[in-house]
Amino acid sequence: MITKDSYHIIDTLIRQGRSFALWRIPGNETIHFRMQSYGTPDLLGSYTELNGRSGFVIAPFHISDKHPIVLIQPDCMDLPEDILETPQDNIEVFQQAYPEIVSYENEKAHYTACFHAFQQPLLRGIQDKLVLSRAKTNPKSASFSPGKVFFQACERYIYSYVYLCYTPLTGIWMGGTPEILLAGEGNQWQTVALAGTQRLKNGKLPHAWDQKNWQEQQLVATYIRRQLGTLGIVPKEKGPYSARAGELAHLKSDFRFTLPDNQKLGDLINLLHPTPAVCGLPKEDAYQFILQHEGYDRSYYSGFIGWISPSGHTDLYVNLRCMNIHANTYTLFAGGGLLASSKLEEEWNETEDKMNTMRNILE
Ligand SMILES: C=C(O[C@@H]1C=C(C(=O)O)C=C[C@H]1O)C(=O)O
Repeated sequence: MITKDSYHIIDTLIRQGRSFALWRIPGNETIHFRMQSYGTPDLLGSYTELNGRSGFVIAPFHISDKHPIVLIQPDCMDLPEDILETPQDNIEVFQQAYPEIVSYENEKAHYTACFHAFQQPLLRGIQDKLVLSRAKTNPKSASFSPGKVFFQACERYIYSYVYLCYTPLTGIWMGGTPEILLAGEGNQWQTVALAGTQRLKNGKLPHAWDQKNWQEQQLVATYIRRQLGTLGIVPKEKGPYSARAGELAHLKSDFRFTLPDNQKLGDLINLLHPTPAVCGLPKEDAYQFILQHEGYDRSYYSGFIGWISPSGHTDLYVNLRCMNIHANTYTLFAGGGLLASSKLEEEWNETEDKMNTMRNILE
């Protein structure tokens, strides 16, 4: 069994440059571990290449040579009981390989300029929704332990999917995300439409939602219905209802369905990802708009992570409430859906609240 005392083993695996993932499913105490000790993870250039494949996948928002889809092909299913640290285990090796993501010195000014740029197509009715996000890089203390932070996140976020993933190509990613992209097995599959955000009220789920949040979530739900429909899938739908994500609440609809061919999960992912929960509508224009106007590289934030196995169990989540850990710094990421009616201060505060998911466990 993996317990929080194992944090130093996890930290050593990172220093040794091993490709591995640890994750914990919402509402479940088991911590899963998979490591590829031989060879290097597969690099894929399209979602459809995931058809028939299994392993732990980390996929970016925008596939490029710098950020390919990385598929860990594990040959080791148990966390080593103990591990020998050698003088070669050198943090500087990975320090050079992963230049940190530099955030804007005056972040609020950059966000404000982006907000106004994003509002143009929304106000003109060219776009219905656009997700604007940002990154914030902070110095990290010398004693920072990714292993320890992972176990803290598991304890604190029981309703989220908590993961830690390291590969030499992606660097260290960790998060506690509330959003399923695709999960299931056999003839029981599931996705969600998750959007709309507010803080918990006295630690409890709020049940009243304003029109902007409803509309934002409805756009995602309609999109999912339509995309599934193109495969002839008519899902069973539940919601929208209020769902918890750390200190925040979202509106959520569940979609349950069977698949015509479980070996074609890549085709379905290609249809769904990126959903308007992280991109926008109409999808393709929103995607291009974000790449051109957001002003930074989302990297693996708002991509997806998780275990994929067409003949076993699959648990893929949207990579939100996450951070990328570098040698001396860590970078937090967060975004929110903008509609024509969005207000700058509210949206900015929402990104702060979302970043707090990871920030709160570092304090
Ligand atoms: C984009 C993020 O979250 C997404 C956007 C939401 C919104 O706009 O209200 C809510 C949940 C997520 O689908 C994020 O956490 O960075």
